[in-house]
Formats: sequence, C-alpha cells, structure tokens
Amino acid sequence: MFKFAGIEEDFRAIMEIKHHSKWFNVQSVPQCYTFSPEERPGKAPIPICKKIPVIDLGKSLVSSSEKMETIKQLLQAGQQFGFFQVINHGIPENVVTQTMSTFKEFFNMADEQKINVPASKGWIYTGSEDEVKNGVHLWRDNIKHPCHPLEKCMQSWPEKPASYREVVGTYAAEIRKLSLTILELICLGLGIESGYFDEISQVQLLSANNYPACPDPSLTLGILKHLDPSLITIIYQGNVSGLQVLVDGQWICVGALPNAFVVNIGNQLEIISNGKLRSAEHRAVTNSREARTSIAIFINPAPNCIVEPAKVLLNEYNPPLYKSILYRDFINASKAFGIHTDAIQNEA
Ligand SMILES: O=C(O)CCC(=O)C(=O)O
Ligand SMILES: [Fe+2]
Repeated sequence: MFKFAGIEEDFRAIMEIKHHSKWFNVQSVPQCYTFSPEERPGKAPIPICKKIPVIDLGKSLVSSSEKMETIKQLLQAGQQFGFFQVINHGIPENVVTQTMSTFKEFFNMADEQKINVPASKGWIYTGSEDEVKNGVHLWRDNIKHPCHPLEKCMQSWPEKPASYREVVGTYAAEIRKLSLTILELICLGLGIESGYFDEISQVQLLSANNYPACPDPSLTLGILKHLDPSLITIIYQGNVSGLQVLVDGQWICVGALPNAFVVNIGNQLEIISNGKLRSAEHRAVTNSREARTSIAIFINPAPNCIVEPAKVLLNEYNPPLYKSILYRDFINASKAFGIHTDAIQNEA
C-alpha cells in the first residue's frame, strides 16, 4: 500500500497539470488575451438581430415567380447587410450534425495529435497559444484546409477522428452544391451571364473554429473584426450564437437558427458586382456558458484569376469602382490568411 501511495500522488499531480494545461482553463481572462478597449466587445449587450433576412431557398424551385422573389431577397440582403441566412437548402440534417460532432471530437483531441507541419500535411491547426493578432491571443483554436476538388485534397486531411475524411468530405461536397446554387441566383439577379461564377469559384477553403467558454467575454475575441477575402462564405454555427456584423456603425448579432446556414458576401463578390453587393465587417465573440463550434467554408477564386467588376454592369453612368486585380496579389497584399497565406495558396 505504502509502496504505491507515492506513485498515485504523482499520477494525480500529472493529471492536474494536464487538466490545467488547456489554455482556456482559467478563472479570469489573462492579460495576453485582453484586447484594447477599442477592439474588445465590452459589456454593452448586443441582442440577436431579427432583421437579417432568413431566405427559404426551397421556394426558388417551386415556380419562376417564386424564383424571382428569392433572387430579389438575396440581392436586397446582400446590399443591405452583406449577410443572410438560408433555410430549406437541401443539405440533409444528419450530414450537418455529424460534421459538427466530428469537429468537436477533433478539437477535444490532445494537442500532440493536432499540431502538424502545414507545408507537408495539407492542413493547418492553430491552437490559441500560437495565434496572436495585434499582440493579443485569439480565444479560439482553428483548423484550415482546402476542400475542393475532393479527390485532390482529401487524402491529406487529418486521419483522426477516424470519420474525419468521409464526414467532412460529404459536408464539403454539399456546401459546394449549395454555394453554386446561391452564386447562380445572385448572378441572375445582377444580370451577369449565367455560369459566370462556375469558372471563378474553383477554390474552396474550410476553416473550423472552437471557441471555448470564456470567464469574461467582454475582454476578448474569437476573431477580430475582418472582411472575408472570398466570393461568398457559408457558415454553420449550430445552436450557439457569437457571430456579429457591423451594420451602419453598430454591431448586430446573427441568431443561431436550427439547420440554417449563414451566408456572407466576401470582398471578391463586392468587386464583381461593382459595389452593388457589400462585404460587411464581422467578428466572433465568446460566451461564458458553453463552447461554440463554427464551420466556415470560403468559396474563393483561384490564385491566377483576375477579379474585376463584371463588364455587363459597366457603362458611362456606372464606371468601375474597383481596379482589376489578380486574386493572388489581393491575398498577398491583404495577408488575409496571416502567416499561413503562402501555405494556403500553394495547397489550393
Ligand atoms: O465563427 C464565426 O461565426 C465566424 C467565422 C468567420 O468569420 C471566418 O472564419 O471568417
Ligand atoms: Fe469571416
């Protein structure tokens, strides 16, 4: 009995260290996670905004007049908020729930299984300890990797959890179909020739986030205010809200609706629409009650695509408001993917 008492104690001590070694297991927000008063969310409550349109995509299949109505709603939402939600989108609920469970399982794995060498692996895991913006750590862990074409990238995805490749592959394929449907409806609404986006939307990048519960959400952020460098981004946030959008200088919160996807206009679609659709600044905040998982899929142009206002939208009264730019140059100049910008472009 005496012989093992010490060992047991050591074991307990090791378990304690392991338990506390999770960066978010703290009683208060450490200084290195505290954003400046200008950047932090603060204590003022930001209620869920009921005005962000929830668009029933199923209706667009019913008749051509319903389709025209859906297109009108998409364009209005893209102009006014740069954000909308879609329901009745045709993606089976079990595909979405399995994908969320797989990511939760992934983020719960021990760090040794997640840390990797991005250049050789084809996926990038960034734990909060390694992610610093404006000198402050983000309150999130993140994984990024390309997800189209599947046959090219899937074999380089994480091997654990065992279901990762199959489940996330199915999800990515469903999101691809949905994003092409939305882009085609927007295309029709803008009066651009059908199929314009098929060619220009060949890169698809997945970015999943884990935002643990936080002892003081007023001080820190999951993601700082930013614009997406995509055509569109499709986000699933489950039933925990935390996404906020800046509309007319005010932060508003996007409600978490069951089985709905949040869609936002990225700055490449703003350019192509010559400013008719807007890309709105947004951020992710934390909460003190529960962890939040979100899955964002960016639909992007290929690095060698020239992005410019669509020619049919331009005339003497509507001059181009944006210069033509090679997507690679845009990404390199904006450093939209931070230190991983090169790795992500090479892998795409
Ligand atoms: O977690 C979210 O809801 C926001 C994700 C996001 O804005 C991004 O990944 O660019
Ligand atoms: Fe974003």
